[in-house]
Amino acid sequence: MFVHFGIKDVIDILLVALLLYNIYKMMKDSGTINIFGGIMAFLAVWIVVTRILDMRLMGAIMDKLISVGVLILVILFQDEIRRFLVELGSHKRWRFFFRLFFPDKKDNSKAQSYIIPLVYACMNMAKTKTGALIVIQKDIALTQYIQTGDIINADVNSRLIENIFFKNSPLHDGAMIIADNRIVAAACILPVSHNNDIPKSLGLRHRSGLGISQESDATAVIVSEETGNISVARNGKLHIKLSGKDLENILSDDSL
Ligand SMILES: Nc1ncnc2c1ncn2[C@@H]1O[C@H](COP(=O)(O)OP(=O)(O)OP(=O)(O)O)[C@@H](O)[C@H]1O
Repeated sequence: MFVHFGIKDVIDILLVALLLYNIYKMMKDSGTINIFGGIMAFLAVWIVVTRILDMRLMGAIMDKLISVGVLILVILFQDEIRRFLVELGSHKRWRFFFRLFFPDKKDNSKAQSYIIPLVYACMNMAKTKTGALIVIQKDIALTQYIQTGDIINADVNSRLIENIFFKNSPLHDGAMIIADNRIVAAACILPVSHNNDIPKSLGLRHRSGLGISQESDATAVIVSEETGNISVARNGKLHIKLSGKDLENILSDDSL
């Protein structure tokens, strides 16, 4: 039998491969890779049962499970799906195209004014091994996490950051949230990541920094109380043992 195989089919296969790879990556980052394995195994059995063996009864049951399964997956992965859609629609992703038609003459220095005080505070806290967890909000509002803490609403200032995380300060536990160049809140409770790939030596401070970067597009900066190391969690990935310069570069890149 002659099967016509054109350029459209190659593009089709490439797009499916890209989709599967991105779903795999998203699940790996959020620590739900076993679910991906389970889905793939279920799909393989479904294809064998319905297409190859042509078992009608079993096929009908599995068809029903698949239609309900899509709904279950949407509920299970609502945070990941939300993050994917926000990333897709994020102005950063499309900025290149916009710039081609509307060159950006806006001054970026105001948008980045929190970076230097933040980096300076983190370097000082690293030296004194003062534990800190600072989240920088981007396109996704962190209102539900801000509400768990105490509202500060102050300009970003390195001495204020150090003061808040000072060991005996009443607000030192939990996370500080920065949005629109302001310290919005402190002592906020973040979602904890269940990712198994991060080193066992890292505890809840690092896991909750990673957690917020998985559930939103925010970037979290963590200073370890144990080692004084500076880490950054963004896009569901943890970058550890960073220098002050690395931190500045990552935050500058983020705010472009
Ligand atoms: N869900 C959470 N949201 C915000 N902050 C949290 C959360 N869980 C723990 N923390 C913060 O992390 C601190 C505990 O850190 P822990 O020692 O478990 O983490 P760690 O990653 O090993 O960090 P370190 O290297 O600083 O010890 C708590 O005192 C609290 O300030």
